[in-house]
Order: sequence, then C-alpha cells, then structure tokens
Amino acid sequence: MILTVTLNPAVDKTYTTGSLILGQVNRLETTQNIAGGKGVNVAKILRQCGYPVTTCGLLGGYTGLFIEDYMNSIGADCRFTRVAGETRSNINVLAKDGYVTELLEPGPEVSDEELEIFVKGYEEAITRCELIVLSGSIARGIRSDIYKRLIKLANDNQKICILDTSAEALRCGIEAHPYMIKPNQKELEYLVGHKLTDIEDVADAAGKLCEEGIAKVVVSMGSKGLLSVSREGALWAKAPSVKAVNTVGCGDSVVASYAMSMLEGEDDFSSLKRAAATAASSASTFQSGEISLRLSKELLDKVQIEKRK
Ligand SMILES: Nc1ncnc2c1ncn2[C@@H]1O[C@H](COP(=O)(O)OP(=O)(O)O)[C@@H](O)[C@H]1O
Ligand SMILES: O=P(O)(O)OC[C@H]1O[C@](O)(COP(=O)(O)O)[C@@H](O)[C@@H]1O
Repeated sequence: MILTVTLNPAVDKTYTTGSLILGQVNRLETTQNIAGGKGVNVAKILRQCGYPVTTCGLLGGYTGLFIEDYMNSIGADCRFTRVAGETRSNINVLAKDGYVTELLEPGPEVSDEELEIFVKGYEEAITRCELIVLSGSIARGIRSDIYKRLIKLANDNQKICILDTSAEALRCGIEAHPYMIKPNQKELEYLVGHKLTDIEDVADAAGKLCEEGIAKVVVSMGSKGLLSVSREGALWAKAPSVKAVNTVGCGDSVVASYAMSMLEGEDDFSSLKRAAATAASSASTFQSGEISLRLSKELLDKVQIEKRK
C-alpha cells in the first residue's frame, strides 16, 4: 500500500483560451474543475494503474468535499483530516499559443490543533503502508519543518519516503533524509542558491544532495526531460516528443511512476524510462493527474537514456 500526503490540496480550475494577456479582459473558452494538489494527483495516477492507495492530508469546505468525493469515487482509501478553512482553488490556464499559466492560492490557515489531529492519523496510517509520498506546498499556519517531522516518523517505522515540495518546506524536509526527492530545476536552484545553466550543473547540484544523504534525486526539467542522480551516477532521460495538452500534474506523474517502480523493485534505468514515458503521457492528457495507459506503454520504447557520469 502506498500512502500519499497532501497538506495543501486544490481544486484545479482548468481553463482553455486562445492566449492569456496580462492587464486585459480575457474571455475563456472552456472550464473544468479537477481534484488536484500534488499528493492527490499521485494517488489518482496510482489508482489508474490499479494500485491500492491510502490518501491523507487536510481538506476543508465545499472544495474539500469535492476532492474527497472524487477520491472516494476512484477507490482511494481516504483518511483526510477536516479543517475549518476552505481548501484552495488554483487556476490553470491552457492557452492555444502554448503557454500554461498557473495561479496558485496559498491555501487555508491551519491551526495547531488541526495539524496535531492530522499527525495522529498519519502516525497510524504509516504503519499500514510500505511507501509514503509527501507532496506539495504547505498551507498557512504550518511550520516549514513539517515534512522533516513526518519523514522522521516514517523513518522510525522503517518506511521509505518520497518528498516533492518546494522552498523552505523542501530545504527543511531533506534534513530528515527522505529516500528520494523530485525537485524541478527551479526548486533545485532554490536549494543551491544559484542558477543552473546546463545538465552538468544540474547533475552536480543533485550529486551534492546525494552526498548529504538522499539516495535518489530526480530532477524534472520540463520538455528537456528527467535527470536521475544517485551515488552510482547520473542518467538523463530525454522527454519523448508528444503533443502537449496540459503539463499541470506532469511532475506528480513522475513521482507516481517512481513509487510504482520502487514497489516493483525496478532498477534506476527502468524506473527512469517508465517515469519519462508516464510524464509525457500525462502531458498529452487534458486532465491533470491523469495519463493514457496505452500511450505510456507505447512511449516506453521511445525514451532515450544517456549516461552523464
Ligand atoms: N511537453 C512535454 N513533453 C514531454 N514530456 C514532458 C513535457 N512537459 C513535461 N514533461 C515531462 O514531465 C516531467 C515533469 O514536468 P515538469 O514541468 O518538469 O515538472 P513540475 O510540474 O513538477 O515542474 C518532465 O521532466 C518531463 O519528463
Ligand atoms: O502544492 P503546490 O506546490 O502549491 O502546487 C499545487 C499544484 O500542483 C499540482 O499538483 C500540479 O503539480 P505538478 O505540475 O508539479 O505535477 C496541481 O494539481 C496543483 O494546483
């Protein structure tokens, strides 16, 4: 069983338009509300692939109910903690000119009491799971060392953790040595404190994190693909070429793919190949946090992997 944690889920209000112009009236063509947030998306993909999944985190208000209903409908074991504030709605604008614009709300204020109720449930849930995925930003009121605390609890129970977050929550979280992290290039730049200009730079920065005790650092680089770095070296998967429809949730599909590979005992090479195929399949699907199973399979043989170090 895989447990996904989403401390700041979101309804992804997904709009399509010709192009989005700042400072002007923009009339949108279509709109769809999609249950989202990083751990929610990971759980959605795992369910699509037939994996049992427990999903927990913080949900509040009507938007929270919308997400919980959806997760129940796909057969996820929902263990969310209710909070008084309303779960956020994020805006994703998919424009025909190719630009994807995301407007992300900060999320509700969460009290210490609410968080402690969540942590109690989490401590119970980790005992029944083999792998824990902790994903996304944290809602207001939650200290940035929350992932460090949650990963320590998992480590104490000999459970493997994947962490996919940003900013200070990421910086503090890695102090607890999760097994794997999946920063995108910007998140890695935040950690190292400077711009990374090429693949070598990215591989060096990821390599330093491995030396600090993270077994696997998988850096997502949009249409440039994925770089997997461990003490054994660095492998670069070029992103297979697809017609991108919605790239929101691609990072989450990488995490979901790695979670499955870990449970199946796949090696670095096969895991990376699968993740690049899954993520490209996610990019070509309108619904964020969804893939075409057929396309993922087809793309698997098309992923090119290059050894970098
Ligand atoms: N246009 C695309 N075509 C093919 N694959 C893509 C495309 N955009 C993203 N991907 C795949 O999805 C992965 C995650 O996307 P990325 O945007 O880097 O993550 P995040 O959403 O976490 O920032 C990429 O590393 C790549 O493998
Ligand atoms: O938790 P954050 O970092 O605020 O991001 C939330 C957003 O990220 C998503 O999970 C998509 O993430 P990725 O594009 O990184 O896979 C959306 O569903 C959600 O709106």
